[in-house]
Amino acid sequence: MSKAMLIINPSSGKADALSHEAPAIKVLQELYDNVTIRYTEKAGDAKDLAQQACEQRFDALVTLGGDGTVNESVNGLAEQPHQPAFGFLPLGTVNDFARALQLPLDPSEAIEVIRQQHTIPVDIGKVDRTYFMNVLAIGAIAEAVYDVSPEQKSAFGPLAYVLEGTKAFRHHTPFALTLEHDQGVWEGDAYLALVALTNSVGGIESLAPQAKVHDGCFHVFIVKRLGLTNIAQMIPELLQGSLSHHEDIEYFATATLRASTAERHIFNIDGDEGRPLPFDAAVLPHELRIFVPPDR
Ligand SMILES: Nc1ncnc2c1ncn2[C@@H]1O[C@H](COP(=O)(O)OP(=O)(O)OP(=O)(O)O)[C@@H](O)[C@H]1O
Repeated sequence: MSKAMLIINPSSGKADALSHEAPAIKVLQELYDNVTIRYTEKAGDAKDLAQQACEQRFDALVTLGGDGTVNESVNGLAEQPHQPAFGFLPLGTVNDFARALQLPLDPSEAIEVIRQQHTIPVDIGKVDRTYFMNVLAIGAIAEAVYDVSPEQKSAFGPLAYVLEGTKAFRHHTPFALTLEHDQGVWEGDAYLALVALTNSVGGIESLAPQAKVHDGCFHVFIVKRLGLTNIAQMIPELLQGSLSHHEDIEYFATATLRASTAERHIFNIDGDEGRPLPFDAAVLPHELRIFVPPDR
């Protein structure tokens, strides 16, 4: 008897999640003998439910929610002895993980991806006992995103992060950063460091075109100088996918990373507030099995 669990965050996607519930249930009932439906009520519920899906040996877990709910589900699945195949309908503002996996951003098309039952192995990152799918970020610009309110996100979408980041940049100085990685140590002054697992960060899919969801690497970008003139040069390079070649950017790929700063900085983990540095991070290669379009 095959079984699937559907986790729904009713508050996700400007509270639009419930309108996608019936089509998702229909598709899952066509594919699996038993379908269990669970609703989240608060932070942490999606993680607990995903862990239960592992312990009870479900064949598939499908989540309806934004990046926050998907991240919680991933935290419930990671490093469990039995893992269901994982799918999700992207309902958030930015949906970076869906972009990296080349999932349709339209939830009714995304459910068709589950119907096709094609999965690939996907890497995730680990810091302490927390798992992430997209990015760790270090620096005041990264810390500014904690000030983005749900109202700003609803009104401006990903632009809300750019607006807060720009405000932080105006009052900002570089910080002393040390990154110990697989090939050596990078030490210097930086304005921002991004440790990306996928090509899509903050809704911009061209940050790291070289990043693949199962390449076993973090793609590390360090912004060494930042002023109005070089921002004007960096934006087109960012959009063309060649930012790693810019002279004010240091780029390397690594599977493990230890980061420390001279002053107190709090890192950002998939858009949420982490804790003060230092941190040790590692890629968990091929940790999840995720439903993606067969032709991606
Ligand atoms: N029933 C609920 N009501 C309110 N909040 C909830 C409920 N269930 C879970 N949550 C919280 O909602 C958070 C945000 O949800 P999520 O990120 O999935 O949606 P979103 O805010 O629409 O997406 P995005 O952050 O991309 O805009 C979750 O991390 C969780 O803490």
